[in-house]
Order: sequence, then C-alpha cells, then structure tokens
Amino acid sequence: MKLILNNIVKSFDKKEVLRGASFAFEKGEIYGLLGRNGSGKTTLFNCINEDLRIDGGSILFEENGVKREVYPDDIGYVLSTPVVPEFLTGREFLKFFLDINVNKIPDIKPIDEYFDFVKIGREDRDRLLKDYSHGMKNKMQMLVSFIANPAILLLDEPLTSFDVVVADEMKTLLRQIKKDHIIIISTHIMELALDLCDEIVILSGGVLEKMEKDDLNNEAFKNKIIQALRRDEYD
Ligand SMILES: Nc1ncnc2c1ncn2[C@@H]1O[C@H](COP(=O)(O)OP(=O)(O)OP(=O)(O)O)[C@@H](O)[C@H]1O
Repeated sequence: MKLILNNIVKSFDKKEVLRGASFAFEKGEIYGLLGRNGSGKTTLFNCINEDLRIDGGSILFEENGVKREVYPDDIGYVLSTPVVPEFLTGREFLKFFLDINVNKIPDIKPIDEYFDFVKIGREDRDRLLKDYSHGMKNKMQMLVSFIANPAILLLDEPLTSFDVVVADEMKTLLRQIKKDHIIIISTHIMELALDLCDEIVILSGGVLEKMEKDDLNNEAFKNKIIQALRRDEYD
C-alpha cells in the first residue's frame, strides 16, 4: 500500500508553494514531515485530502500493485486547529459519527469506552464541544480518525496540545497501528519526529526530500536536518 505523490504543484496567486513535490509514502512507516513555517506542509495535506485543488501533478493510492485515485474514505486528516461541531455535546458527536459510519466500522463499542480510551472524563462527555479545551477537541478529532480506521492518516501537529500522558498513549497507539497504515505527521518538534517517526521527510523549496540517517547518531542527524531546512530561506 502506497500513497504516491507525483510532481505536485500548487500556487496561491503568484506564490508557488509546491513546486513539483514527489514522494511515495508506504504502509508500515511513520513519516515525520518537517519544514519551515510557511513551507507548505498544511497545503500539502490539504491537497492530499482534496480540500485544495492541485495545479499540476497527481496523487495516487497503490494497493496490491494497482494504482487508483485516492478516495475520501482512504484518508483521516487531523487538523492542527481542531474542527468539531461545537453545537453538539461530545457524546452526541460520537454517536452521530458512529451512526453515519455504522456500515464501515466493524465492532462498534459502547460510546463510553471510546471516551475512556482518550481519557475524557465522565463529567465532560455531555458538555458542548464548544466548551472543550483545545486538547480535548483535538482528542475528539483524533478519536474519530482512529475509529474510522482509514488507510492513510495525515496528522498536522497532532500531539502538541495533548497532556504528556495522552501524548505518550497516542504515540504508543500510532506505533501499534502503523503496520496497517500510512501515517504522515507534520511537526516542528524535532524530538517527536526522531522519537516517533521511522522516516524524516523535509519539505523545502516546494519539494519533498527524504533525509537519510545513515549511521549518524541522533544529534548529528538533527544537525543534518536543520542544515537542510536552513536552505529554505525566506523568498
Ligand atoms: N488559502 C490560502 N490562500 C493564500 N495563501 C495561502 C493559503 N494557504 C496557505 N497559503 C500560503 O502558502 C504558504 C504555505 O502555507 P502552509 O500553511 O501550507 O505552511 P506550513 O508549512 O503548514 O506552515 P506552518 O509550519 O507555519 O504551519 C504560506 O505562504 C501561506 O501564506
């Protein structure tokens, strides 16, 4: 299973953000996507998720050697700024999500088990999502992405708003599910990238480049990544 990006081009007016980004992301690996502020990481995710139309190139999903277009159900996208229906309670949101996906989700569990899993307390489950903290909204987003079990998970700065216990549990969970998924995590936290990710890919100058670790220790690898990102000076 692969997510194949071929020469993705995307501009906003005259600003060329993606200038022929190509990469094959494979199942079984967690990819850390690193790039300077404004380098285009979120834009790339939005293009993969078809929230933005690409100006050139192609995005394909390969399964059993057969390439096809990517379908919305293939992708779970957790945004850095969580978007949840604020007018629903946490429980109503989860119930609604489970109801509309009932045919796609095997083995639906009682709703409270899902809340237990992400450590949202009993007193919060029937409160409106608008009153949830940023981290709690993020947990809800992450939770529905996990429940839907898409082949591709795009996680934009996913763990930064979680408390250390939940962040640790999410990391463990991501490691557990990676064998069946393509997971791409955009982050500015080098330690997280090095600790959690199997591969580091940088987005620099509008293109993607895999950083080879070779036999470097973590400190030397970190410096290599920083040097590579320094090339991306502001236009
Ligand atoms: N909808 C849009 N309209 C115009 N310009 C946009 C739009 N979305 C992104 N951009 C521009 O594209 C560039 C890349 O933005 P993007 O948010 O993808 O970067 P990023 O790598 O995710 O940044 P950060 O690490 O700071 O979150 C920026 O210059 C941004 O201003």
